[in-house]
Amino acid sequence: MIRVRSTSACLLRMQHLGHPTLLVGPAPSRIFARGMARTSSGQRDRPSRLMLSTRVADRKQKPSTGGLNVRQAGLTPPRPFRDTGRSDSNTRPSRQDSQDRKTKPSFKHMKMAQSLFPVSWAQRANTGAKIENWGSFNDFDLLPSIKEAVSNKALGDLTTIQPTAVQKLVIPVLTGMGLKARQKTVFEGRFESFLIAAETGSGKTLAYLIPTMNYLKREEEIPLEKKFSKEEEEARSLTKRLEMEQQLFDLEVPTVENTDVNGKPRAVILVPTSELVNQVGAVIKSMSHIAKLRSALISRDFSGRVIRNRLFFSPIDILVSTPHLLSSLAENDPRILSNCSHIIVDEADSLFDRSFSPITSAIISRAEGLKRLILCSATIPKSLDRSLRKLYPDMQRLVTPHLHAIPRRVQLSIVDIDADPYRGNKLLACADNLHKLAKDDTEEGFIKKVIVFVNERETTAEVASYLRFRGFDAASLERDTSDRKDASVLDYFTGPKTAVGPEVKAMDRMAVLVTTDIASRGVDTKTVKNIVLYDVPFSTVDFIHRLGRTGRMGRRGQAVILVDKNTNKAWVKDIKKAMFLGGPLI
Ligand SMILES: Nc1ncnc2c1ncn2[C@@H]1O[C@H](COP(=O)(O)OP(=O)(O)OP(=O)(O)O)[C@@H](O)[C@H]1O
Repeated sequence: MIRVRSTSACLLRMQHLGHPTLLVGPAPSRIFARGMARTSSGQRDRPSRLMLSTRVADRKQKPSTGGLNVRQAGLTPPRPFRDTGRSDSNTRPSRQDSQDRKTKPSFKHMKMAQSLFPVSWAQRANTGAKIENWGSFNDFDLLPSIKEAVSNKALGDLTTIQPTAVQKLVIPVLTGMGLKARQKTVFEGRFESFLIAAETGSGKTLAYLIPTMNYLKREEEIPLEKKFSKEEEEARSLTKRLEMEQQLFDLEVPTVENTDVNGKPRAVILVPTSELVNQVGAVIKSMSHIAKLRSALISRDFSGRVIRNRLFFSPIDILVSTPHLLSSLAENDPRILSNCSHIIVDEADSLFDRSFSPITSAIISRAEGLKRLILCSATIPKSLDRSLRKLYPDMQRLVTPHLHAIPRRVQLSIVDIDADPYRGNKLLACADNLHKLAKDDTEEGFIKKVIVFVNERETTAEVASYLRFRGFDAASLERDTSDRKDASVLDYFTGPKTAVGPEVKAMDRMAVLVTTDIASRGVDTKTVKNIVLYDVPFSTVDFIHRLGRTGRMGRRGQAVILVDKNTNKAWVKDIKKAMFLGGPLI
């Protein structure tokens, strides 16, 4: 005899008793699905010939068939971002969420060394949806001259011009299109403050530059009498008279006609290195030509005379400087910041770290007429987050959905130098991997530009000279090398691709730059495809910045990291796994 599960809802005729096989009702379909009937002893018998009723799909009531008899799959549409972590809703986590959490890699070792401020999935998803509204620079409330400066100068070499995610997020807010009521209230009393945080190579420079230039141009349109009240006007003319009197005794500051604005920029951009002064300054200069704004760059690369001439002989709208230089100038002459309405701190995680923070903060506090403080960074380390919450509790954070993620188009290989054939010889491992890169068939017809990052300044010269000994065209760049003075070294790596004939040997088709973190932040090495991490970076923050020199603005990239017995290999593996999944590092 055949025993059937849940016989209550069905009629069965069993063939071996001589009756035709007929099954009506839902329960036996499970048996049918299995395709086998079971004997009372639980053993499989011959294949069942039980069949479903032809009317079974027409049933009105919900069948108890586990959803087999339906004509349409009852699948829920996928969510744009998986919110499996903490969320801002009060609902309990679903069974799916807890299952996801079990199957998701835990990144245990990255968590142990956690240095980055965590951005919730809910926040990322929310921003992702917001930026979808903007498709082109024409959608923004920008002056025609600024739009022209973007399309003809800043991005003039592109055929299709579209704002990037960070530009879609930042420009509407800073041009007042997405200003929230909260910021408007803050504006009455104190200056507005913003933190722009987006992936490396995502176009943050233009994200803060476009709205700032737009603001300065719009201000020029306001008639003077509307800008200042009667009392303010009187105070200004008194200050002007006193300044002119003082200048009679001051040999440093030249007496020129328009002393009201000379040496008093309306916007100041602070960057950590003189290389970045030149890079950001070049973008501003090119746009200023069309936007009709006056800009000046100052850094320790220029002599005192050049700096004085640039600052005091003509009016300035935008000044780009390193904090140390501007701070010492402002100490001598506090009037420098008296006309400043905008301060932008690029690479804010550097300029608010322990060594820079007092100087940066002092500059900000000297600008008494400040209207906007804009901080910009590719990473938000926990330490930066803490100090900003203390210093600027009202700061608005503009964070892109992929912050702290290394794009999947950048691939990471791990090389253990303790294993054969290197047996602990790191220099050999570096040279050998460069050799492999030189011989692969990528970047045909062009010089392969590779950046090798080391942790210590002293190591740069050692590695570069070893590579030269092994036949590579290698230069070193760190704070004190003479190569650094020769700006052409960096220009070569930030410049366009260099074409080369097929007759040139593989080794001669490669140029190597050995450097420290001095070239890891902000430097726009957009044609560099390969990075070698000779030393394991001290933190995930440094890792993101170093790898950020490749794979910029949608390009592909490769990185090799050399590890040894002292490396926390599990941490490196966690990072590689996170990169493979395309998620943020922690
Ligand atoms: N909308 C755009 N479309 C195409 N390219 C762009 C766009 N905006 C900027 N770029 C280019 O992208 C490159 C990287 O921009 P930028 O240096 O501003 O990146 P970043 O986000 O500041 O990077 P990092 O964090 O490394 O400083 C530049 O060469 C810039 O000209």
